Amino acid sequence: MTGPRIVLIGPMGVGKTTVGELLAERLGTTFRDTDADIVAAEGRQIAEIFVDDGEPAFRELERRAVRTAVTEHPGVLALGGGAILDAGTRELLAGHTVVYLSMDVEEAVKRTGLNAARPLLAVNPRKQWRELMEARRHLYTDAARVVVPTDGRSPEEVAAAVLDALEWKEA
Ligand SMILES: Nc1ncnc2c1ncn2[C@@H]1O[C@H](COP(=O)(O)OP(=O)(O)OP(=O)(O)O)[C@@H](O)[C@H]1O
Ligand SMILES: O=C(O)C1=C[C@@H](O)[C@@H](O)[C@H](O)C1
Ligand SMILES: [Mg+2]
Repeated sequence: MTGPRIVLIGPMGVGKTTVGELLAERLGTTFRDTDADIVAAEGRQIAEIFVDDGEPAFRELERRAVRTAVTEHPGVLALGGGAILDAGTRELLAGHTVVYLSMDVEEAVKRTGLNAARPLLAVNPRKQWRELMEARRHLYTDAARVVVPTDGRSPEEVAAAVLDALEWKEA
């Protein structure tokens, strides 16, 4: 199958961008992020799209962005944290090398904090995180070929653990 060599999934702030860029460098390829693609295409920030159009409309834009990226991007691809909620998006991932970067709730709260730019975490982040992870954990796990925990690991260690988990020793 053509398309991305690695697709990174996982919650907001888990390190998809940081680790994705490191992996792309190690594999001698490029990094792309569907959140950034959506912002560029819409000329609006994601929080604005959520407020103006609502989450269902955002998920549709996201599904389109994922379809385009898995078709035309040959490098490392990161999806938005909630992309996995959409059944159509999940179908687009079948057959790709999908890696779930995971973290526990305490690590999530530490990395993201109270953050108005992340619309799903604007209030009571610990409770939001617990609910969000309960709803999504199985979707991430089911879509992924491997799960790589990031707690207590530096981004470099996570990137190495991804390549190890995939048994890609060449990089
Ligand atoms: N393994 C790590 N250990 C500690 N901090 C990390 C790690 N990976 C990333 N970070 C930090 O956590 C924050 C979020 O990382 P990053 O933006 O890469 O996550 P993301 O999954 O791309 O988030 P988003 O869903 O917002 O795109 C950044 O400040 C980054 O420096
Ligand atoms: O977890 C989520 O639902 C989201 C994660 C971000 O990557 C963005 O795609 C947006 O803020 C929604
Ligand atoms: Mg990112």
